[in-house]
Amino acid sequence: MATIDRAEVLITSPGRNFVTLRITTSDGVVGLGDATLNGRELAVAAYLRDHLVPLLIGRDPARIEDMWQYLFRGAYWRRGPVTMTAIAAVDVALWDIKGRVAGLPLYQLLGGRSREEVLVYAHASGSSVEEMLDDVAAAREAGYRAIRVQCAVPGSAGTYGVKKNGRYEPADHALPDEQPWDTEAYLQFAPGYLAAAREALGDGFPLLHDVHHRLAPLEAARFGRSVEPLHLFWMEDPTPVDSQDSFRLIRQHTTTPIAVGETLSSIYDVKQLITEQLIDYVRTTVVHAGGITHLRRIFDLADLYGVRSGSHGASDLSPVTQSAAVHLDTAIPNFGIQEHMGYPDLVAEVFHGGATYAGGALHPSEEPGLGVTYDDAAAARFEYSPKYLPVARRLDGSVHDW
Ligand SMILES: O=NC(=O)[C@@H](O)[C@H](O)[C@H](O)CO
Ligand SMILES: [Co+2]
Repeated sequence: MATIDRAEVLITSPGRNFVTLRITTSDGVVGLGDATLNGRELAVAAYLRDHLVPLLIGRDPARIEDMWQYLFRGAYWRRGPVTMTAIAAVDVALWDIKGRVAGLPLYQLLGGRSREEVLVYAHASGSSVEEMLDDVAAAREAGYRAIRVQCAVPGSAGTYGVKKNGRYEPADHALPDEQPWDTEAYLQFAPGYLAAAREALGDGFPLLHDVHHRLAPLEAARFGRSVEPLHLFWMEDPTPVDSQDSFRLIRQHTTTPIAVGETLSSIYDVKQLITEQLIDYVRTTVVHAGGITHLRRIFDLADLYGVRSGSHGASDLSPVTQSAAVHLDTAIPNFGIQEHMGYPDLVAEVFHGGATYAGGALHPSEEPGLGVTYDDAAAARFEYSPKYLPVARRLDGSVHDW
């Protein structure tokens, strides 16, 4: 029986920071797992290097479920994004190894193909409505068949989701950038620019919007109702999800579909949202929600309640996660849509292979396992430096949800 011989925590920064776990078996088979937690990367790197790697050496890489239970229950201190991202990295690396040993692309081990393609949505944004509409047109030109639209709100300088020089990278400061936020200005302004985007795209085109945790529950209900005539594909994170109850209030007032989950890391964090049908799409991801083993449990629970997947897929989730996500998206019955932002050009120098983009969809690699390889020589050229996500403050100076 092969055993886990080596487990390396690899940190690199090709245009942005990534943490990767590489597991090598006694047979020389290599598996990769993404361990990137934007703005808190080194916490996961330390959890892996100092606490999990010593437990992995000598264990059987084929026992994926047993490893997951061992790491989840054996920690005693359960759940949370750091723990679940570290467990995810081990889990995905072991699934990668299993695929390589079997000589099969991962989706074949997850039940085989349920769909011909994985529909993705692009980001379009602007510091003005005109700029946003140009970006919407560019996304359509690039073949995207679903588009998320964000626009700067006058008076809120750092509005969430607005690209700078053609890319959106929120973790771009050595210390948190403090950005002003004016909820009433957003509630007055956003429905108008979303209506302009709907006008440009025409009815029926999947139009998404990320509220990004900014509204109180009743404000979110008001927002959802104000955009109802636009038939959004979804409004995302309309209110902070610390209290899942909040979504009952929103649900009572609006039929605008709701997507939640990118900040959540276990089935327990989404259980009420799913079983009370408070959401329509669950956005939990392979890298932050315990890996493939746990995420497929979340999607199976969601399927019982008519909730579909809509996984987070920002560029701070590495190509390892993107590949694993597309393998899972290809196989599950209740796939909804997959976020796709693409990566800075330098990323392809470190991460080779994985899912490919074509015609508004992502396609899984047909190579064994995930189909991703990691180039150490290239990675060594990109020095890590801490980068923080912004902090939002209301106009009175108090901290708000970013
Ligand atoms: O829907 N996508 C998002 O909300 C992302 O842009 C998140 O703010 C970043 O991934 C945080 O690192
Ligand atoms: Co989001």
